[in-house]
Amino acid sequence: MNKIVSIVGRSNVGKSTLFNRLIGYRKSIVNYKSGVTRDRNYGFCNWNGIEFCLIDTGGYTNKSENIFEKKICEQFFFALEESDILLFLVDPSNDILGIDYDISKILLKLKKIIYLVINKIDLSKNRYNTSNFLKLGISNTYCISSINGTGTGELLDSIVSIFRKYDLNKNKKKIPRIAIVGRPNVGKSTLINTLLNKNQNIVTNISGTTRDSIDVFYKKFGIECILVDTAGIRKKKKIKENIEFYSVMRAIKSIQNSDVCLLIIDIKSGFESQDMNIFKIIENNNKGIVILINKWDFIKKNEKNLSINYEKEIKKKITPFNDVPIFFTSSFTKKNIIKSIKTAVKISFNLKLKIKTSLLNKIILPILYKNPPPSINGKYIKIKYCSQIPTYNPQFIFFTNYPNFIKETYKRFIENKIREKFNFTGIPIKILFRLK
Ligand SMILES: Nc1nc2c(ncn2[C@@H]2O[C@H](COP(=O)(O)OP(=O)(O)OP(=O)(O)O)[C@@H](O)[C@H]2O)c(=O)[nH]1
Ligand SMILES: Nc1nc2c(ncn2[C@@H]2O[C@H](COP(=O)(O)OP(=O)(O)OP(=O)(O)O)[C@@H](O)[C@H]2O)c(=O)[nH]1
Repeated sequence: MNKIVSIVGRSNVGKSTLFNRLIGYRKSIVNYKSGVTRDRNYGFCNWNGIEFCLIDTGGYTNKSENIFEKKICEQFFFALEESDILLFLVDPSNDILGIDYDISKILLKLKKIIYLVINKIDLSKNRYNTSNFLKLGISNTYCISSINGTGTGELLDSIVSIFRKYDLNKNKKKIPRIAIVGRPNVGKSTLINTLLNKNQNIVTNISGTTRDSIDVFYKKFGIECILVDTAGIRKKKKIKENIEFYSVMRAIKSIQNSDVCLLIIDIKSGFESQDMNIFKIIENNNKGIVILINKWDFIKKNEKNLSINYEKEIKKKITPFNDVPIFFTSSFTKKNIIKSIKTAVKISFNLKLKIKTSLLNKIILPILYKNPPPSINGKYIKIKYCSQIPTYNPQFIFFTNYPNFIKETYKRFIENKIREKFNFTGIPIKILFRLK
């Protein structure tokens, strides 16, 4: 399970509106004309501490005469395949149309978890027209209004309850899962081949090389882990269209299936916005990160001091979460390859690090007493005590008299102090404030 949810439905049923409501901000363009959601939209939804990826699959059409519609169709099927849960959105303002039956047939074949989501129930006439939709053959039904939010809380509760069950089972497994992620052509497959010492994957210099998904057990040099690499790319002809979309989908899948990610950057192109997107996805999913600047063998001997500036530049870009190990690697010369994997495994153990409340308070509170948060409107803010909560990744709660008055800069100050005193390198941590 990868925690991917897709919203599916014909044009104009309210997919973008629902997407925007669940994501919490207006990312996609909504228009009263149908077919306005031009391209795949994906974003992250966090409900009661569980984060999942949400995809708006765009207006599915069964008439794919033009290239634009064909492209949407391809991405539609790709998104369905990658998803764990499908929200089939329908609009009771109209009767069930042929295309609704077509979509339900496609979905039922996929053997995924399907929710029939009846939208626009804020319109009174629609409330009496919902039972009709049971004809589509999907019994798991929710009635919602994407415009005013009615019923969306129950829908989200149900989605995250499925993911929560999955997390509980997953946490029982002990072997660290290391994902190899990065933009197309940065050297992910070559790195895996180098580690495994065989030509299991097909490697070419064409972006988006076709190959199968691999999830292999790795045991060498005292390291034990599972290497996660999810190929989301099956047919080359699909790839030409929107390579970044497929590669991001593939990255999301691998990230969610892992504990720690090796984020591969190509030294020739540097750390670009797409790398930053992947970095953020890893961070938002609370996974550990190690950055590999790959293809170091391209660098000539007289340029080798370049690494210092390179590292500085990346740390600046990823600030505030810049306590991340960075290695300069080459799959060709094997430079730093084993070191990177060893570090990733170490980080996976630190992800589970639980600091005793007594120790945490003993070390952190004196620092905060010395450097209290600035008072606001004459109100003196006091941090009384803190504790680490038992979550998948490290999260710390600080109890205070004015939780809402604490600024982002102070939060960051606390995070830095925790990082200074305990080893959370490469791991996203969360600082929360509660009233006491
Ligand atoms: N009354 C009501 N109108 C809604 C609701 N949800 C969406 N709409 C309206 O329905 C229209 C279509 O909404 P969109 O979100 O663009 O629909 P879509 O399914 O993404 O459409 P395509 O981009 O064509 O695929 C817009 O005018 C929305 O304001 C709802 O819950 N209630
Ligand atoms: N010089 C150099 N080239 C490398 C290195 N690692 C990979 N390459 C080359 O980079 C190209 C892409 O490598 P792949 O391993 O297929 O990259 P990928 O990230 O798996 O690519 P996609 O399948 O498109 O996502 C190939 O031509 C490799 O030979 C390296 O360490 N040094």
